[in-house]
Amino acid sequence: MSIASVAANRRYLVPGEPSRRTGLALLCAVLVAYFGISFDNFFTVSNGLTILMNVSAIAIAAIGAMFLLVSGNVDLSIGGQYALISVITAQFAKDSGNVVLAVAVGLLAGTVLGLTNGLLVRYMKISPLIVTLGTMAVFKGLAYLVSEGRSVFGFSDSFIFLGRARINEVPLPVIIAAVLFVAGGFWLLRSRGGLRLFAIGGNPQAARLTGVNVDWVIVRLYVLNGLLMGVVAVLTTARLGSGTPQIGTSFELDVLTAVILGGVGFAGGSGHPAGVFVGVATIGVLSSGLIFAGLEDWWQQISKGLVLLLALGADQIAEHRRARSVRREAPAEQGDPDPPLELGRSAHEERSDEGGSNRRPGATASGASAASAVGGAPPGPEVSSAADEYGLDRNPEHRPGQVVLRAEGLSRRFGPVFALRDGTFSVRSGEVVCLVGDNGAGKSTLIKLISGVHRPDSGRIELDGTPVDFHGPIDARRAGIETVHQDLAVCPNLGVAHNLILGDEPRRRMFGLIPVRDDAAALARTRQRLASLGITLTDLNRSVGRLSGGQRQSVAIARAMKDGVKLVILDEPTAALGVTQTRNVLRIARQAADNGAGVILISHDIRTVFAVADRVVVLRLGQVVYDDTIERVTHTRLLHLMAGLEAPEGLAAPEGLAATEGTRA
Ligand SMILES: Nc1ncnc2c1ncn2[C@@H]1O[C@H](COP(=O)(O)OP(=O)(O)OP(=O)(O)O)[C@@H](O)[C@H]1O
Repeated sequence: MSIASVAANRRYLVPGEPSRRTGLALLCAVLVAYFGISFDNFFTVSNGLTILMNVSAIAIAAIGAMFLLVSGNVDLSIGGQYALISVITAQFAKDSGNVVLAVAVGLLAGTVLGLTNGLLVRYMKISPLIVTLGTMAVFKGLAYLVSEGRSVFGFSDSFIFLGRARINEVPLPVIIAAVLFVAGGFWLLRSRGGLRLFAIGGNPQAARLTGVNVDWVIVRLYVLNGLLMGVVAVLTTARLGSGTPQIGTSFELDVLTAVILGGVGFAGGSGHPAGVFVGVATIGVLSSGLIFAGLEDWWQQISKGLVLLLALGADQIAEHRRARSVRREAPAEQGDPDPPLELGRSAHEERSDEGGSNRRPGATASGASAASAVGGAPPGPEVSSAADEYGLDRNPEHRPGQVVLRAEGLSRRFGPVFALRDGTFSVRSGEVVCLVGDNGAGKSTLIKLISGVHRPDSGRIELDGTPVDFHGPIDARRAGIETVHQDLAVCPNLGVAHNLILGDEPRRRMFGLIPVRDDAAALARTRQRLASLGITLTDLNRSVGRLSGGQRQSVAIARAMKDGVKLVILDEPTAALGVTQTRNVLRIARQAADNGAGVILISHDIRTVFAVADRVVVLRLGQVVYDDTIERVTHTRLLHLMAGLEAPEGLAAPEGLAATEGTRA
């Protein structure tokens, strides 16, 4: 069975690039064998349970660390949290004698510390490494302050029971750790939220543009991490029978070593709970073996530090291997067409061909020069050659419908820069409107206002005649506006299907109860969407980072072309594409319009504009300076309008550039 057919038949897709570090399980097995042979009592049930007991704290903390690393974040303060929560919980357990209150206070303290980290990372907008390095010192210092540097003990038996209870000989903390680890791993792999963590780790900007509330997700992750540290601290304090500010020393080292050793990339966007489980087990076996060997504490520190460096080195090597294989796999950008993902012809096109040519009138005219096209004459030779080059067919029956979007008086400043001034224009259903203008003219700003990325300082947007006020891209997407941004907004570490559903993931209830991501529905949706656009590709789980630029572009566009979309915005979709790829992208844009959507397409390429546009809107220095049907403008005049060589009606020509197209011609 080929890889492609395996992918096609899969019901469940693993998010993120697979780990390329296969040596870890082997290392763990070698360590177990070595210690087992070297020490008589190593292979005993009681030592196994001791190892499990010792790693239960690391396993619980590893869940939070794994989530954070997958999303491209990190928390170095967990050791400090451990100590501070431990002494706070111990103080409450001692003073009140109430188990429930002590546990609640411990969990609450963890939540508050996690929230503090989350808000600091969110609002300070500096590296989480630095932020949590700072809070680590603060939390550790506070632990000494609260406990006055002493251990706190004298708990009720019921509190101590919490940490020492056994069920069928298995310690309660081990059972709690196992349940939390399985639940956390399941959530990461199978839920909508888990997929979004991988997306944020792969490309946070793309995740944001597809409607994921990245900041809020990150804050919640830190809160969860703090809560998990609350669980760790409460269980350990109860088991030890005391809370002490010394607890948690180098705990972050153990946890991060286990997680990175387990294949979670430090750069974010990759990892698997099974790998982390092996990483945690390796640290447990290593610690136990070093104790059996009778090594002093500092030797243990040195060994673990070296293992962390080894894991980071392996991470770097894996990253290089990944980058090398991406370079090897991605088809050459110039190679037309793109193998193996190939943009074919849509059903509509096939039908059109059967019915004879339906090329737009004038598209095949030839012979006239650019100069002869001056003055608003029908499209000249450059128009026809572009249409010929891209070979776009049109449905002659098709007419633009109702106004789907109306932007009125939109303005937006960035500090002193007036990016957009009083932008007014509209788009009808079934119409392709090309937005053109020089660099910095305000095109991207205009579409970011329409797609909810920015909010206008003034002006209004109407969708289907109703005023709308978007607070983020997700609002715009919900209202029926889909955007393909200039920087593509795809997550390179996610597969084609996961990229296509991101922000709108189908869900189902497992056993009628647990909400999970419905990957079977995602695959079906992806196949159907690609087929309707005439795009053929073999492996829907192939990481988008391994596709060529043209292929990535088609995935981003396919995501936008969902059923019921009212407005599709394409920001420079053909930049850096070859002729075949450009033709395919333009064909899809045309097809979206034929299906009834309004389409806004930004382009710097005049040939593209004349090949696909029904209407053209020119922006210059943040202002709309031209808005008319494509038949009423010539190639040369459009260039002049864009360059500011021709003054728009009612506006003064830029100084020294007052020549009109006519005079130049
Ligand atoms: N987030 C921002 N912060 C500050 N200035 C911005 C921001 N976004 C845009 N601008 C400024 O607003 C102006 C218009 O930028 P915009 O990106 O909309 O132009 P554009 O027509 O899309 O240009 P290009 O064709 O080069 O992409 C530019 O001067 C730009 O520097």
